[in-house]
Amino acid sequence: MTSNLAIKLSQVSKRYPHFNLSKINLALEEGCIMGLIGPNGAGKSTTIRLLMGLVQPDAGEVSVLGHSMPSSQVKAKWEIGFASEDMRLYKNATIEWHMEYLQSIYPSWDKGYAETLLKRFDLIPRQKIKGLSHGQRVKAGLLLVLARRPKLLILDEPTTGLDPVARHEVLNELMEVLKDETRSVLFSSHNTQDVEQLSDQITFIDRGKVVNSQDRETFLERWQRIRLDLSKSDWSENNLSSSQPGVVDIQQSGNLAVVTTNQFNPDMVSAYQQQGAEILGVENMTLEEIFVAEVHSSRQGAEK
Ligand SMILES: Nc1ncnc2c1ncn2[C@@H]1O[C@H](COP(=O)(O)OP(=O)(O)OP(=O)(O)O)[C@@H](O)[C@H]1O
Repeated sequence: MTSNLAIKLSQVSKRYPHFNLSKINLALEEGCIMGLIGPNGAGKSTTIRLLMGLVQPDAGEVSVLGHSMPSSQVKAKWEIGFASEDMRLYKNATIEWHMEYLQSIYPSWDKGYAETLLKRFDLIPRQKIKGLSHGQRVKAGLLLVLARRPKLLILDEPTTGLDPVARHEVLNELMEVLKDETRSVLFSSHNTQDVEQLSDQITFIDRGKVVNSQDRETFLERWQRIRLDLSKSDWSENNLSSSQPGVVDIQQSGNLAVVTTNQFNPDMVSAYQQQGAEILGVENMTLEEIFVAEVHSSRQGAEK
């Protein structure tokens, strides 16, 4: 049902002269946080601009908090907080001026929370935007969005270019926001650690296509590496790859083999054991390793 989805993209396409965002499907349930991760030029910002109604799709349907975009963008924007690098702030005005301005526009403005964020982000209200460092600017932009208490937050690379301390402040604040289960967040990032830490749902995007979109646990549980000693078995690289579904890579050196699977299930381990293989270990993969493997296999599939 569209009503309890914060975001829904159905078969959305957008063509530029040198880029094609093609038949994107995405769904984010209310109260969840989705990390959108992809290499440079993958189409993350374009997807976000489509969601914000800033770009008109060539095909497909975009719905945000039940509003059809871009036709209902004026209505939808009251409920969406959007922050990106190119956020339009008045360079000659102070942070305080922006806070007062937004407070006069948005009835949902939370004055107490804005004051708390000023302290947490270590910002000086009388400072002009033009005098802020990159990190301070990002934090000021985020404060102005968060204090509106929007139902949906859409953040384009909120942690890019921040030092480790500022990054943690921003990540912690986003985690705080998410304790309120009625709010939803979509954020894009190159940083797999940030995405792994924050997201319930993870979407990989590459070359204008959604490579995979699932909940974090599913990604981390299904992708595993199994280390095998084959000295007492007659497994070879060929029958190892064909014996189980989901085997995406096998590295073999002498009697030792490492099988990477994206459909791990304990029966796989039993099957290898029954045929004489000794299991040396089953290892989790990091989200970064999973992302690289997913993109690699999607590109290989596209080239076939
Ligand atoms: N207005 C536009 N006109 C022409 N091409 C565009 C336009 N906007 C985006 N593109 C192209 O679409 C592609 C995807 O860009 P997008 O900004 O969505 O990528 P991204 O995943 O956000 O990348 P990055 O991580 O580098 O910010 C790029 O090749 C870009 O040049």
